Amino acid sequence: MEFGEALRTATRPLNVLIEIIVFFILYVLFNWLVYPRYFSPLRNLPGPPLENTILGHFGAIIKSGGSTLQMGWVKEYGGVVRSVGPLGKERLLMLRPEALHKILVSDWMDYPKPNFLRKILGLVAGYGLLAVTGNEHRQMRKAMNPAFSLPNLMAQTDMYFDAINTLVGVLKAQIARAPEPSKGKVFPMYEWMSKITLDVICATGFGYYPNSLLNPDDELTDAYDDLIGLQSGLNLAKFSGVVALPGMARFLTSETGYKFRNLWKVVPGLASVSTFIDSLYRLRRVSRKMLAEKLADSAVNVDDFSAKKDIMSLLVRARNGETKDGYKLSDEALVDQVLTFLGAGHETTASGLSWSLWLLATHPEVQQRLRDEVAPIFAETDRPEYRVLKDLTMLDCVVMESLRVLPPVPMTVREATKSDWIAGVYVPKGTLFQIPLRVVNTWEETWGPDADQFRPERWLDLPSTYNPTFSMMSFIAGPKACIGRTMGISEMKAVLAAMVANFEFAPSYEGQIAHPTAAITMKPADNMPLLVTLVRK
Ligand code: HEM
Repeated sequence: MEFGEALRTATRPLNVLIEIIVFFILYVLFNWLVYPRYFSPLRNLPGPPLENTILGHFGAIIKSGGSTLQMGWVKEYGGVVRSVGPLGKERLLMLRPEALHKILVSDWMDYPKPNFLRKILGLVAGYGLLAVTGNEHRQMRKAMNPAFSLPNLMAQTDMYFDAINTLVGVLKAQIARAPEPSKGKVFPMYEWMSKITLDVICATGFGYYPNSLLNPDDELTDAYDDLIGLQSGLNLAKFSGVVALPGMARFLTSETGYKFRNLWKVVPGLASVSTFIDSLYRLRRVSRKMLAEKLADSAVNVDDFSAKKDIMSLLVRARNGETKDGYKLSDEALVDQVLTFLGAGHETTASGLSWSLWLLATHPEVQQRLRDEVAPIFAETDRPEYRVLKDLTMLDCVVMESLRVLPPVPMTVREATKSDWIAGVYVPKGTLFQIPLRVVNTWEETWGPDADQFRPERWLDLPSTYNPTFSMMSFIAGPKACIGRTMGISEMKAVLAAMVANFEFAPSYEGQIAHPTAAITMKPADNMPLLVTLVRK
């Protein structure tokens, strides 16, 4: 072989590697800098000017928190807004009911949550309903729907009052010990709402009683506190990057991942991954223990009346029965549901309650009208029934209006898995949709010029532009709408009614303003300190 030919043969693999790298760099540069500006069919849609070439609008969105930036965009640009994410990835915000109907209802399987979010949700909230899509979702949802039926929820209402009456007692005792009890005491209300909703979801979801209102050392409460303490826009971005690495999501939840969790502490900026792995591991350990107890329970025959009414017990019993399509929730899927219910049903309700208390504290006349409605009921009993609470007009208006103005989940995302026309706009495959729940809820075109104001009476005289599915989207819509909607609303009603019947809430200092912070749920950044005084001994 000649020397030249030998050299060519020896360097061929290197040349191929260089060509691949150059091609990859050109591909990234084209998609980042050229395609969105000069070729994308979305490029001429209205939207804010690009201020940061690398991050697009991502940084500004994270900084603004709770979709306030997007609320401004819609005022300026209308019901279809184009923005740009990191490295030129385009995002669309579409508010019209026909667009939302296609994305969330009629063609929902073509618009799933993007992979990065499903991976994160799968880790944090288990591969349960929140994370799965397509046919798997359809079957899982069908298996779970009966556990969320109205008769089951009605049977659970009494369980709320174990936790509610404990909280009322704790607040009363602390006020009594304050230097001047008649002047009340400041409480970080988000913290207390978080404890009570954890106790309620554990009791109603799994028949588990952490009693976090009185006991801070429970295994599940402790692990879960560590996990939700990590929730921030920055951590969401970091974890999305970590789980994007092939196989990483599985590794993080494996025994080996747990064993080597402390290694993350030496990776600059990623120490929180170690806490993340540790808290998930502990949560799964408690979940498995709970499942083992349910399985043992379900082996014993009990009549329906004396059987446990928590959702997991219902799911285990339903699994033991016949299914027409042969689908059964596996043990691991049942363990995942624990994480799903915790992830989806706890912080959402806690945030909803905290925002309601804030809105009542800053609207004392509304608070008094609500007290006038609920106080006579609590004078009779401290455990009103589901139907009694359901029929209270003012309570209903306050809860719906608070969920409208300050929804616990302000925004979610979907991705187009095919190119198609949506409400007159050609949307190419791969486009990300920001589904702007808070923006839809406060859109002036639907709700009028006072759309972002808290005015509960508006629910008694809804505008002609109101669409029952697509004007108030706090629980989203379509086959992936919140399965816990009725549960969340009735829990909020029970807690709020008892709080307002017993206490008066006011801002804790003059000029106090609320600071919503959002990664997935929108909660108060400062734990929402409120001045609480006693109205009922
Ligand atoms: C005020 C309280 C609540 C609010 C505002 C709320 C809101 C939402 C939203 C917006 C979604 C859709 C997320 C997305 O697709 O991106 C959702 C899904 C879900 N929620 Fe809720 N939620 C609440 C309470 C609950 C409760 C109490 C449970 C009970 C366990 C629950 C269980 C779920 C589940 C399992 C899903 C996934 C449904 C599916 O994909 O089929 N939620 N929720």
